[in-house]
Amino acid sequence: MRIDVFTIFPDYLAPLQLSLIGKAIEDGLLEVHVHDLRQWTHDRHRTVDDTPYGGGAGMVMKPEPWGEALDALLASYGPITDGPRPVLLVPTPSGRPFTQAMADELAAAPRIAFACGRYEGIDHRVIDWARQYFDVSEVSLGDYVLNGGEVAALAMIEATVRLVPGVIGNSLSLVEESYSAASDHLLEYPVYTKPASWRGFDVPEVLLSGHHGKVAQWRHEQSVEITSRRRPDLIT
Ligand SMILES: N#Cc1c(-c2ccc3ccn(Cc4ccc(CN5CCCCC5)cc4)c3c2)n[nH]c1N
Repeated sequence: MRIDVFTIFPDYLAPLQLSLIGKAIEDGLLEVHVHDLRQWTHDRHRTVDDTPYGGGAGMVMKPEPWGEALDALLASYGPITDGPRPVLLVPTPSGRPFTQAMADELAAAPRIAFACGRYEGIDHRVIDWARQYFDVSEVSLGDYVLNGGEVAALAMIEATVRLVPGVIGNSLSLVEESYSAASDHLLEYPVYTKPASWRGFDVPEVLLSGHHGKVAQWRHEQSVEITSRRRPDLIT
C-alpha cells in the first residue's frame, strides 16, 4: 500500500516511521509519502491561506496550492484508466464519522491519499474540483474540534494500515477487536497478565483455569456487559 499525505506540517506525520507502521515500511509492505503543501506556493512568503469570503474569524486555505498539489498526485498515478478513481480522504469536523468498516475498506486499496487542512479549513472549491478526478471522502475522527487534519490522518492511517496483511504479526488479535464484525461489534473484554495477584487485586479465577470454553464464555459475557453499559448503540 502507498499512502500520500499533503500537509503544511510534515513533521506531524513523523510518528508513522515508528513502531509497527515503521516496520511495515521497512518490510516493504507500505510506502508513506508526506508532501509539504508549501512546495506548491510561488510567493516569497509561501502563502497558503487568506481571509474568508463572507467574513468570519480565522483564515481559509487557498485553493491554488491544493490544486497544484492534487495535480501532482494525479500525475503520480500515471495515465488515467477506466479503473476506480484514486482515493482522497479529507479530514474535517463536518465529515462522515470514520469507522472500522471504512478502515477495512481502505485496507484493501492499493493507494490512499490524505489532504490535511489547517486554519478554518480548505476552500471548498478544492473538494468540488477534486470530485471530478478522485473518490473523495470527507471524514471526521470524532465529535470534537482539532486544529487540523494531521492528527486525524495519523489515527485513520494507523486504523487502516494495521489491517494490511503482514503488518500485525498476530492476526487473531484483529478478529477479536472492538467494532470488528467478527466480534459482533462488541467492546473488548478486560485483559490481564502476570502476576496473578497485584496490590491486592487478583486475576479472575476463570482465566487461570485453563478451561478454554469457560474463558471464551467469560470474555463474551464481559464484552456484552461493557458494551451494554458504555455503548448501548452498538448492541444490535
Ligand atoms: N477529521 C477531523 C476533525 C477535525 C479537523 C480536521 C481538519 C481540519 C482543518 C482545519 N481544522 C480546524 C477547524 C476548526 C474549526 C472548524 C469549524 N469552523 C466553524 C465556523 C466556520 C469555519 C469552520 C473547522 C476546522 C480542522 C479540524 N476536527 N475535529 C475532527 N474530528
